[in-house]
Amino acid sequence: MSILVTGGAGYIGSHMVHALVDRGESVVVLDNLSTGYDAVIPGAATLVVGDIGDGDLVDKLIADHGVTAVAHFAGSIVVPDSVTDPLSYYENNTVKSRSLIAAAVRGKVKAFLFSSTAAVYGEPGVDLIDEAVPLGPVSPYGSSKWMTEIMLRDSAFAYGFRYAALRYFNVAGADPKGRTGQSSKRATHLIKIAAQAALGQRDGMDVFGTDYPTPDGTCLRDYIHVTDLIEAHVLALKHLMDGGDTFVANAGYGHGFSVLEVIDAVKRVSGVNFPVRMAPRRAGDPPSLVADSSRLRSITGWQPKLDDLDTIVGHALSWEKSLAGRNVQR
Ligand SMILES: NC(=O)c1ccc[n+]([C@@H]2O[C@H](COP(=O)([O-])OP(=O)(O)OC[C@H]3O[C@@H](n4cnc5c(N)ncnc54)[C@H](O)[C@@H]3O)[C@@H](O)[C@H]2O)c1
Ligand SMILES: O=c1ccn([C@@H]2O[C@H](COP(=O)(O)OP(=O)(O)O[C@H]3O[C@H](CO)[C@@H](O)[C@H](O)[C@H]3O)[C@@H](O)[C@H]2O)c(=O)[nH]1
Repeated sequence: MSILVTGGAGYIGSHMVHALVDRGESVVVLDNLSTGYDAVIPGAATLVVGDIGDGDLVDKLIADHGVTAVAHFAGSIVVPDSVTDPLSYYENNTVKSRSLIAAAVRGKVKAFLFSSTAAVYGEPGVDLIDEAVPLGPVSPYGSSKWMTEIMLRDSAFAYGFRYAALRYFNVAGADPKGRTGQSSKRATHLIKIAAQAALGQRDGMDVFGTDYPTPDGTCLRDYIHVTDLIEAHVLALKHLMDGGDTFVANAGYGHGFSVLEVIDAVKRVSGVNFPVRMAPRRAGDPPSLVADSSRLRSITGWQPKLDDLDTIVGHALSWEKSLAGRNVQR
């Protein structure tokens, strides 16, 4: 009996692979290494380099490894890229997820975890977002994920399989043990970019938009430590494998930080005062995304342990420093 982790060579998926291996689970990773790195996968997990859209390959993996659960992290994740090239996002995130779900149904997989996103809410205009807030993505990325949620909902009803879709808010930080972190060659995430600026790897950084309707004019986001997010996945998987019902839930801490507050934290923790330039808005950015995660807590018993911006930033900085000395491309 194994757990199939798609996108397990990527940032968040690799943390899941470590967490499962730490718990003695048998893990198979399916990743096309488009943005992921095999070096972050622990030796105890099996890596299959391939595409989630390859139905024959997934059928074979499920049969050969006795896969009983799928944790589906693979996807394309850059919001502004989805605005300029929406069809590639619908292809990789929606069309290929449909193929993967079909294989999971054929293979009689018991539980399916899906990486959804706060981007499904668009610009909800409320301080705290719960799951009753109407969905209305403002980027093709958010739409591509919403469509996958719909396919899961309808498939669960029709074919009787169970899933949990976790809507992540802004995932940040790195494994406190330093085994993995965000390794993508092309950094776009705020904390990673600020960490690179602090380490002198880039000539300062830009703040995208200073005229938002927020206290300091920059966007508010709910930054959740990747280790806490993965703990939520482990609990969600247990819930489903124990016969618990399908659910969709937000994953965040319930408080937001502005872009300027995050940059201040990176300066404070690193002790480096790097240059920061005020720049125009970036396409597809909602002003504020902060989670009400009561549902996740009540269904799974989730209790975050690393809810502290300086801790998140500290782990991100440590990972960024260690990247240069590792066999992991940046
Ligand atoms: N990073 C965040 O803040 C955030 C927030 C909300 C949701 N998510 C979701 O979490 C998931 C993981 O994101 P991440 O930050 O780890 O990104 P990532 O780019 O580091 O990881 C994605 C992984 O999927 C692989 N992949 C992509 N397309 C594939 C395909 N067709 N077949 C096989 N492998 C493929 C990549 O090689 C990579 O290893 C994504 O689905 C993303 O949409 C991320
Ligand atoms: O150099 C930078 C990078 C980012 N930002 C801003 O920082 C905020 C956060 O941006 P980023 O870290 O790129 O994350 P998001 O665009 O909020 O998206 C992340 O968080 C979403 C959930 O909230 C997920 O759906 C996405 O996959 C994930 O990339 C936004 O206001 C950006 O405009 C800057 O000002 N300068």
